[in-house]
Amino acid sequence: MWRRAASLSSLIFSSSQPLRDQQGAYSLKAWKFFCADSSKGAGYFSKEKNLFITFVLGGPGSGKGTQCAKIVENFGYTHLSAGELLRREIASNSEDGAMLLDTIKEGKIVPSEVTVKLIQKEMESCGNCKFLIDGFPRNEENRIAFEQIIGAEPNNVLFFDCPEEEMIKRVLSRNEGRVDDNIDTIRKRLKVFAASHHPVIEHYSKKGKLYKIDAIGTEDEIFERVRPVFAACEGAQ
Ligand SMILES: Nc1ncnc2c1ncn2[C@@H]1O[C@H](COP(=O)(O)OP(=O)(O)O)[C@@H](O)[C@H]1O
Ligand SMILES: Nc1ccn([C@@H]2O[C@H](COP(=O)(O)OP(=O)(O)O)[C@@H](O)[C@H]2O)c(=O)n1
Ligand SMILES: [Mg+2]
Repeated sequence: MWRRAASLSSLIFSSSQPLRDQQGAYSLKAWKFFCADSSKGAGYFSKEKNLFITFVLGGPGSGKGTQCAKIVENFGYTHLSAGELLRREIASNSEDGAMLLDTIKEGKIVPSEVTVKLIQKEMESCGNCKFLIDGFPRNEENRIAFEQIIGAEPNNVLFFDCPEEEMIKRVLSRNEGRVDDNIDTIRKRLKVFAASHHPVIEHYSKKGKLYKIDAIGTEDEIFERVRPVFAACEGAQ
């Protein structure tokens, strides 16, 4: 079941989904308690209850990174972009660098263990317990590897729903010097996305964790669709 994030009333207080929204709010209260309780102690990361995780999904150029920056600014999450972690790994001349670069240029998905280990390292070294994990999981293998290695599931999942032509337009004008921001790679990436994202979305939809966001509009308009998801968790409504 999709959870459309079109407006506060239809999203958070939808009569068809009140229970899950209450649970979301309670989850964050529990998180605040455990986070405060364990912030001085060792091994806090391994306690699943300490983490409050949102996966941020959507095709290439759908606006994940742009909206994550706004969520960080407004709600104090730590933003972990899987693609950015992989690019950093390449830049650090790691032994996997050549394989990672080739995979990214081809628009394919890197073996999950590599990506999850990079995410894990960042999560463990970060004092924050609230994470936005952007561009992950991109397929079922990613999803299962995260659950197995990290031992946690996301509390919420955002999915930015954007037409292909708009994604192509945005990626080609992104201008960040990325090796994959070219028409050949973007076409390959869109095929990979079309072939692999549905099972992940369906999985979280069935669990009542999915918020589908219409990604067409200005950046600010889209953030106003995103804001209620996080405001509800903060108990600020
Ligand atoms: N709502 C929007 N309308 C137009 N352009 C956008 C919008 N949101 C983001 N962009 C631009 O589109 C490009 C891709 O956005 P980005 O956040 O990097 O997407 P993603 O992380 O999903 O690939 C960037 O150049 C960004 O500035
Ligand atoms: N979970 C992930 C995320 C990214 N990647 C790789 O990194 C590339 C760039 O990912 P990204 O999230 O930075 O891309 P955008 O969707 O932001 O354009 C992807 O096309 C994949 O090659 C991956 O293999 N596995
Ligand atoms: Mg991005």
